[in-house]
Order: sequence, then C-alpha cells, then structure tokens
Amino acid sequence: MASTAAPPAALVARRAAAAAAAPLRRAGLAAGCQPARSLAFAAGADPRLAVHVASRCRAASAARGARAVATMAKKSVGDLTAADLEGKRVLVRADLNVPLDDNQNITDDTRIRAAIPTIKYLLTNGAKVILTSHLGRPKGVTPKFSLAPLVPRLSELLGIEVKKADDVIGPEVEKLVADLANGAVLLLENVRFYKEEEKNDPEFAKKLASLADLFVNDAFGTAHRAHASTEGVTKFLKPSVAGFLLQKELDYLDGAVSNPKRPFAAIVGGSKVSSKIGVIESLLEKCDILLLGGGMIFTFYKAQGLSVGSSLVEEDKLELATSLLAKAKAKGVSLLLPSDVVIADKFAPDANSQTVAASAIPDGWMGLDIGPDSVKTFNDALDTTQTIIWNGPMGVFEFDKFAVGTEAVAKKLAELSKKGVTTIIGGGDSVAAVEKVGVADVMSHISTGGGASLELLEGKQLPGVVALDEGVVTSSVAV
Ligand SMILES: Nc1ncnc2c1ncn2[C@@H]1O[C@H](COP(=O)(O)OP(=O)(O)O)[C@@H](O)[C@H]1O
Ligand SMILES: O=C(OP(=O)(O)O)[C@H](O)COP(=O)(O)O
Repeated sequence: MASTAAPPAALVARRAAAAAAAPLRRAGLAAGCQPARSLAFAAGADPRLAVHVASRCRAASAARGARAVATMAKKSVGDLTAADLEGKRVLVRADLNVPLDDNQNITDDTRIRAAIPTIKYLLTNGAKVILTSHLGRPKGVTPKFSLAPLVPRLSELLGIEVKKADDVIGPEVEKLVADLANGAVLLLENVRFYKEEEKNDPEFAKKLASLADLFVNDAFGTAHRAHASTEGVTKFLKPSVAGFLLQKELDYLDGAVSNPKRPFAAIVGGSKVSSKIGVIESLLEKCDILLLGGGMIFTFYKAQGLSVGSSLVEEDKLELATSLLAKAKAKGVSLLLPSDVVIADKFAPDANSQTVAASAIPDGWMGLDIGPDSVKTFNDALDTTQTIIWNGPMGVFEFDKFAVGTEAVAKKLAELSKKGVTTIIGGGDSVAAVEKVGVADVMSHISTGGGASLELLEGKQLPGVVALDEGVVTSSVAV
C-alpha cells in the first residue's frame, strides 16, 4: 500500500500528464454538448459574467484543442441595468447566517461582506432593496435569532442607514416598503420565524414576493434548500436572477472544477468516507490527482489489509473504499493516500503522540493527522498543478497538536495561489483552517457555503439556482 500511497514526485507528474491526456482519449464519448458561454473563472473575473451551471463537454472540448465548457447561463443581476432597476422594489435573498456570541456580537462577518456587491449594484442603479435572510434554525419567533444585530454592520458596509422591519410579511412591512426611497435598504426579520419558509409554502412565498417587483438570489449558502425565500418566490417574481456572490460561487465550484486548468488536483479530507463519497466520485471524473487525508484514510488502509489501531473506520465502507481505489486507477487518476500518520493514545488535545508509517499503527493508537513525509509528497504533487480544490481537513485540526498537516496544506495552497495556481476552498472546516492560518485572502475562491458547496461538488443541482431565469446561451469559447 505505502508504495501506491506515496509515489515519488516524478511519478506523480507522469501520472498527471497521462491523466491530463485522458479526456482526449475519451473525447469520442462526448457528443451532443450544449454550446457554452465564456470562460472567466480566474480571480477578478467580471462578476457580471453569466452563471455557469449544467452540462459539460470537457472531453469533446479537449479533443478540439479548446478548453471550453458547455453551460446553460442563468440570468444575472449584472444583466439588469438602471432602466430595469430604477425605482423598482427588489427582493434580495442573502445568506446572512453569521455566527453571534452570547452578547449578540457578530464573530465572523464574512457572509455579510460577501452580500455587499450585489446590494451596492442595486442601490447604485436606483433600486429599493428588500433584504431577506435566515439566521440559525429557530423554531418560531425566537428573539436570539433576530436579524437586528446585523443592522449596524450592514449599514457600515453599505454606507447608508439600513432600515429594519420587525416582521417578514404583513401590513407593517408593506407600509415600510411603500415608504422606501430609491437607493434605500429594508432588512426583513428572520424569514425562518415563519415555519412556512422551510416548508416552501406557496401562500407564504406569494406574500413575500408581493412586496417586490423582481428577485435576486445571492444566498449561495442556502441555495441547496428549496425554501420559500430561495425557490418559492421565483414562481411569483419575474425576473428572478442570480446575484454576484451566487454567480462567483458557481463559476468556481462548478465552472472551474468542471473545466479546470490542468493538471487539476482535488484534496479531500474530513472525518468520514460516507460523508464524502459523492464528492470523491464526482471529482474522480474530473481531476488528475486526488489527495486523501483526514479520518477517512483509515477506512482505505483497512480495506488494503493494514492495521489501523483504534483509528476511525467505517466497517461498512471497506468495499466502497476498494472500489474507489480501483476507479481512480481505471481513470488514470493519481490517488495518493498519506504514507505516514501522526497517532495519539487518546482523542484529546493533550494526547501523547508519535509519527509512524501508515503501515505501522500499533493497537490502541489512533491516527489524528497526516505525517511529514505525506506533507512532502502532497506538496510535490501540488507543485505540478494549475488548479486545486480542497474540501475537508487533513486531521483533527481543532487540536493544535494534530493541526500540522491541515495547516501545511493551507500554507502550500497559499504559496501556489500567489504563483497563479487557481485555489478553491470548498467550504466547511477547510475554510476555518485557511482562516486560522491567516491565508484566506490569497486564495482564488473561498466558498461561503458548506452544505451547498458539497452538494455542488457532488454534481447535484441546487434548487435555489435551478429556479432562476435562464440567461443567454452562447457558443463555446476556445482558450
Ligand atoms: N483522523 C481523524 N480522526 C477523526 N476525526 C478527524 C480526523 N481527521 C479529521 N477529522 C475531523 O473531521 C472533521 C471535519 O470533517 P467534515 O465535516 O467531513 O469536513 P468539512 O467540514 O470540511 O466538510 C473535523 O472536525 C476533524 O476534527
Ligand atoms: O450555514 C449554512 O450552511 P453551512 O453550515 O452548510 O455552510 C447556511 O446558512 C444554511 O443553513 P441551514 O443548514 O440551516 O439551512
């Protein structure tokens, strides 16, 4: 196993080159692709470019010598001009689900900052913005889940005084909307105070929609939910378009991943194989190199006949692990498992630890991080790439002692990002790790959605995106 798990860098590069050629070999299979819109997946791309979703024809494109993608474009807020927006009431669904401390202070305002470009664009074009979001998972009206604490930060970032409604629908809200001036913002109360929101109740969606003339969905983090404020309102508001954040997330997590600059590496970690099967299977179709870390590796080791001590293992996923290894081989994907691991005598921050070969985990010890040799091998593999997506930590990074592997990956991605490699952090704990290391700013894209990014990487359609109006579909672009 260890030799399969940690091939030398030269072999990695050779396999990557072979894998990169694989689409050319498979090209004949990809017929009937839809035409594609432009490719603008690099950092700093014009946010008004169309949203990229749906079918791909990477193989056929490669065969033509073009790096193109077949996409169906969703209509974007950037397609709307002042003529469309001046004086119009625009319902904007944002994901302002930010963490608050016990004193109702915002501890991370990333999602608020991410929502600003769309709101500013609408305000600049003379629209009246009616902003809606959920916060947490309240069961009915619950004061601690009020959106009121968000008003000062929103006002500060927008440079105007944001008004706040105490309800989501009803006569008082209607009055506030009627009094709203062009270029002003009204924040509605937590939309989940109504149970009808999560039930996607059509009557509730209709009432919410009746406040506005058109709809912008910018709530990527909630796009995998078919709720009244994400999906239901689109049935009553035309146009219903994508905001800039939603668009950027799709450009990276769908567009750049489906049509990457190659070689393309995926790094998947996290606790269990079972929670990442969909992502691994989907990425195996697209990537040249797959690096695995985190708790899931022990299921792969055990499937290969190794002793894993008391490490996390999913006994019912051993066959699956074997089949994923076989699938990677069949597809010419270079799948690397760590060759060494940091083991602990208990699951605790102050556990005794040692580094051992992956094939030498003693009974009673559990693997909680990848080891230094693995970091080196992973780094060598990553040095050969042009695009990297990362989802899931390499170890129990919440404990400093076992955060080294995860932090090394974060640092490597930062270094490569600065050299022009496209680096995409796919939400969840990987984002926390990148932030902990202080390298978030240099990454090409950091997703604002955990569950949503996972579903997108699994190749699932997001209801909040599907429901939006179609935009212009244009021809393939050779690059
Ligand atoms: N070797 C390991 N053993 C047990 N848990 C692990 C191990 N490596 C990582 N984890 C845990 O996996 C969790 C993250 O898993 P997951 O939720 O699947 O990732 P993400 O949130 O990035 O999608 C973290 O809490 C981390 O402590
Ligand atoms: O925080 C969110 O999701 P995430 O934790 O998966 O990133 C979104 O706001 C969605 O919230 P939900 O999972 O309560 O629907």
